[in-house]
Amino acid sequence: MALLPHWVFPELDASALGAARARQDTLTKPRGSLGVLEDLAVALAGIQGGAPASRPAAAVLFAADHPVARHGVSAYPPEVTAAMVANFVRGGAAASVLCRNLGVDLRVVDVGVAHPYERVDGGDGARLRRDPVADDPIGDLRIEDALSEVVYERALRAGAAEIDALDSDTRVVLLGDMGIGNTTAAAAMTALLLGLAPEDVVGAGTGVSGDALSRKIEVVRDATRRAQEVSGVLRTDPHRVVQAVGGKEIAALVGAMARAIELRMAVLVDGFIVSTAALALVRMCAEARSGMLFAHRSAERGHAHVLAALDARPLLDLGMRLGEASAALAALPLLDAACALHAGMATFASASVPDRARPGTR
Ligand SMILES: Cc1cc2ncn([C@H]3O[C@H](COP(=O)(O)O)[C@@H](O)[C@H]3O)c2cc1C
Ligand SMILES: O=C(O)c1cccnc1
Repeated sequence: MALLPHWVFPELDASALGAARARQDTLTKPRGSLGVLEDLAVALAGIQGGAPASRPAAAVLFAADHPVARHGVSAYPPEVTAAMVANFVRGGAAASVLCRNLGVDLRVVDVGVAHPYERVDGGDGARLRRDPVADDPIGDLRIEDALSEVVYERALRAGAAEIDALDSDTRVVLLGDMGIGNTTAAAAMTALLLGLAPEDVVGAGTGVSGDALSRKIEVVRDATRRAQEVSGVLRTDPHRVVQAVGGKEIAALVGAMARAIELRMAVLVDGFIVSTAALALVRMCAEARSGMLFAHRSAERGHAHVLAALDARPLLDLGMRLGEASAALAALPLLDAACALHAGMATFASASVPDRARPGTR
């Protein structure tokens, strides 16, 4: 693949990290007593290369359809993808409400929505852009590669372009997906990347069970066999994995994540779909891992495997299984709290609080 972008990921900023850790230890609390909120502030400092900040934050959703949905792998029809795009713009989706509630800009990029959607102007929801890659062909991953090399590369760039269009002072990027059928694509990617059996990574998605769940497992089995035996995809080639069994929004997520990390914007990873894109990116380039924070443990079956492979400790475990960056948005207030505490607490010196534990205690 000659056209692939060449990413250069920054290392964590050791001096910002050290300064943040040192400041945490001067604040008026027993050392370590704010637990993960301390770790979050320190991690953000290292990623961003300065004082930790949770704002400005931007939510970016990539939407696309999956021909594999024709096999009955989703509890909902493919038309939902287009209808939800309109819903994001009108302001009625979960992601729209959470963004409004948090004062976060929501951007939706159509990278391959197959059905027409109502063009809504003046809604108080998302800004919508249809990327030219949306008109490129996509295959049914059960029987052929989902993306050609060229389409894959264009989808990666569509993702990166959306990050380049954000205000350059954006400090945290919340990424999300919308695409009926995409838990099938993500499960196939996970099976290939981690060498797992389809039944270990296929979950209910929007709510399939019984025969439909068995069918979904068989579709993933067919897809992974085909990718390996016909397309010659190796688990050691994550680009080919995304191309063969991923989708346009998943490729765009990889490109967006990579660009955000290059720009030292912290990436708050959502659920199963976004985490699978994260896993692919880390397998492409291990240095990308340090730019990521993980919002939650999705109820979707395969997510636990992806999180474990990424050595990720997610912030929340709320039984959520929606996508749309909804869990990343639910976790953003924790980043807000971590940064507010880091910046706003008094130090032992400034508040004249004795800063030593009693001898013989910790
Ligand atoms: C109304 C509605 C809103 C959604 N928002 C996110 N998803 C989520 O569900 C889909 C993946 O599940 P599956 O693979 O089972 O189709 C994706 O669109 C994902 O973003 C939704 C699904 C529905 C039905
Ligand atoms: O965790 C996710 O990202 C998810 C789970 C189910 C359906 N859509 C997305």
